[in-house]
Amino acid sequence: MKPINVGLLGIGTVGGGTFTVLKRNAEEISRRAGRPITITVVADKNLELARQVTGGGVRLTEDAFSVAADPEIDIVVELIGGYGVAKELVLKAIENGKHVVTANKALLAVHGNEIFAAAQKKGVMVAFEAAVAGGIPIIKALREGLSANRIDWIAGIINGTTNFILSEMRDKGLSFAEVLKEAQALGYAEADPTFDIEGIDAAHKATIMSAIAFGIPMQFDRAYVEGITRLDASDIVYAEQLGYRIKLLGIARRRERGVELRVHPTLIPARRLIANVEGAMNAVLVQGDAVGATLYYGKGAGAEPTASAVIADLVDVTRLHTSDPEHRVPHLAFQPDQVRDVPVLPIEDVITSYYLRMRVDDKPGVLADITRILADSDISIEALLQKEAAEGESQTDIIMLTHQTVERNANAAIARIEALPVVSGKVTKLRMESL
Ligand SMILES: NC(=O)C1=CN([C@@H]2O[C@H](COP(=O)(O)OP(=O)(O)OC[C@H]3O[C@@H](n4cnc5c(N)ncnc54)[C@H](OP(=O)(O)O)[C@@H]3O)[C@@H](O)[C@H]2O)C=CC1
Ligand SMILES: N[C@@H](CC=O)C(=O)O
Ligand code: NA
Repeated sequence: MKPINVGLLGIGTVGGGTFTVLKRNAEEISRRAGRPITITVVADKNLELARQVTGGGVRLTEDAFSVAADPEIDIVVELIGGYGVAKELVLKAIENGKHVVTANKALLAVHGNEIFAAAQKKGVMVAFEAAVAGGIPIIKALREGLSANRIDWIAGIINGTTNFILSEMRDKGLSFAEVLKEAQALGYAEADPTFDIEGIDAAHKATIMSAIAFGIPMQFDRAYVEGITRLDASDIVYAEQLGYRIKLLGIARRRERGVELRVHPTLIPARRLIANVEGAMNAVLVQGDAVGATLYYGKGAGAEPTASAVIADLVDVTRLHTSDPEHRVPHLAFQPDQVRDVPVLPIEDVITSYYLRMRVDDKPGVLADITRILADSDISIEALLQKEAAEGESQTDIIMLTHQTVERNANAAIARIEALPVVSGKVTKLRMESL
């Protein structure tokens, strides 16, 4: 049967993995897709790299736009990244009636509403399994496998780089900078690693999942985003002593008046499966009303794991490209005219529990002052750790775990605690989820 022709834009980490796996497993993939899937042209700024990876035999060009316009190309695979040229290329390919496969979560979280509308209008598919949790088929699960459910919440470790950094720092005592360098060398990190360490990449992915889970538009600009750069090593240790692990979680939760969409370091009970996800591995927990909790685990970054998802999309598009667009699974799971304008709630409206660490004078009555403020605010304490003051020091740390409260209330109580003369500096607040 006539092969389907693919134009590959960007042959870096993921593009290279895609080329390699497609070549290695060509026969199996063609048996699944019903016809061979052939990369006929590769565009990359670095032609020497492209030559090395492809080993010749494939047309190479520096001009990605020529691929998006090439009448011989059926599917354009965008693996360049970013919101700039990648957006123009994807829209150009759609305009030219080509299907698109992309791993670009930044592009979809920020411009997805426009891109999917353009694709819908043109009757082409934009497939993006690799954009969330790399090789884990989470888009497939949310969009198809769980379609009977009202999804209540999703919580995931969806950035391999930061999970790798947190794991290596804890287990090997390595420094943040050292581990970040290693993550970059292993191909996990984004071109701009601040996207990883400041939580932006995880927020891109959580935004995409929230749209698919709840049938709402992408609202990345309203997500609450906090990375791991301000995380203090002492909090990792105290959390462990209290039976918790700290993970950077992406959370999307349905509430009565909107949805929570947030990324931040989170304490999780150490006995939970997700608390034990280490290194660059990802895991996503999805709570559906019918199925209950389901957990998806696997490699969320790196060349071949991500290529696995890119190629699965290529197989899907190959199988479906002659089908009637009306009968395809909608890009974001819900029929476009059924998408509801549900707002993302501000972080002050989020309801969760808290880890609070404060530096206090080591003298009688201090604990009573603090617990009185919490009681006045209707915040009950679940656990408490008071360290003995180090020799010669007059101050010590108090760590408290609270029960759930709305963030606005927690903030007000914290402000009152900080105003106590016996408390020095700021109270460290981390959010906790029991999952
Ligand atoms: N790495 C990973 O584990 C994962 C990455 N992703 C996503 O996949 C995408 C690709 O990431 P990754 O492979 O890591 O990135 P890389 O930087 O390794 O690869 C991108 C490639 O595109 C080339 N490129 C840049 N601009 C152009 C252009 N205008 N025309 C043609 N080629 C161009 C780059 O060349 P040069 O280097 O010379 O600029 C580079 O070779 C991103 O959207 C990323 O977020 C998704 C999941 C996992
Ligand atoms: N930089 C990302 C790559 C995959 O999406 C990560 O570390 O998870
Ligand atoms: Na995926």
